[in-house]
Amino acid sequence: MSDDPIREGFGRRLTDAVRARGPLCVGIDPHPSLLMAWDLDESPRSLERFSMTAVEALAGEVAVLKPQSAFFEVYGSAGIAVLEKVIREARQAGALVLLDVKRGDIGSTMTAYAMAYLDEQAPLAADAVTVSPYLGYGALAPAIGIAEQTGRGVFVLARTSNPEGAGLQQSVHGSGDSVAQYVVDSAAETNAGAEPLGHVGVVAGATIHPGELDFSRLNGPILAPGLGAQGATVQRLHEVFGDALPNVLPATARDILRHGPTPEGLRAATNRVRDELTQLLNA
Ligand SMILES: O=C(O)c1cc(=O)[nH]c(=O)n1[C@@H]1O[C@H](COP(=O)(O)O)[C@@H](O)[C@H]1O
Repeated sequence: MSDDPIREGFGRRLTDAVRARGPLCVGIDPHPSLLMAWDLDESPRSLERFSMTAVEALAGEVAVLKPQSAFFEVYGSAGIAVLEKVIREARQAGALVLLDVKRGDIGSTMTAYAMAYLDEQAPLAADAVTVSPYLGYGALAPAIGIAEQTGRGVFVLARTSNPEGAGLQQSVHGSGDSVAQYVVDSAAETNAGAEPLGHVGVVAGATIHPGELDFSRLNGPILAPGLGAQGATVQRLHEVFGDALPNVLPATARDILRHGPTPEGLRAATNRVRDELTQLLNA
């Protein structure tokens, strides 16, 4: 990546990347159990070996790589240095990097988070981040604004893939819809009129009930984690997302990473999922 500011909007950049490489998003989650399975110890050096193997194997292949920040933060500043390298080299190899940090705070602090991850000059600048709307969708405005100015994106948690999410996210919001639907509709308002797609995505697990949410006005991407280790299948995506399927980024981490440590193993596992997705999208 050059230091030049990004001139195109995230919706355009994502659409082009998905057209070229397919919609699969692979998570880089260096779980201790995966390090062990790869014969690596729990050290910053092994963290780097693990994550850079994933970057080298996959950053030239998939549209989106999604490093999970917590697995790097565990190692303190040494882990953050590895995360900086992962982001930089994955972007240089042509992948969009969605940094999974799930940040959300009062507006003034949210500006600082946005400067940490979405500003051109930030050492941890990714192409997009995950954000949490628990302090209110409006509190995310600084991140949404800075992302728009810098050609980047945000993915707002709407209906998460974990079983504990349902109670809170399906409860009724003041609008009369579920909280999750309110988040989707709020993102839709921000994205209205953007072409080919707005820069505010939502997160909706591939594990949720079919038809639970109406994405018809969203005009933005949908990150759908939960494939593989959490039990969702590619075949299920059509049931869950219906007509919104072309805007879905199905995401999987452990189910790919367990096929390491060889780059060939990682690529073969990725290609199997990509082939299934191609079949689904062309059906
Ligand atoms: O925002 C996310 O990425 C996310 C949202 C969600 O609803 N569920 C979810 O699993 N994730 C993340 O997606 C990844 C899923 O990993 P696997 O279950 O190994 O595929 C983890 O890094 C989670 O933190």
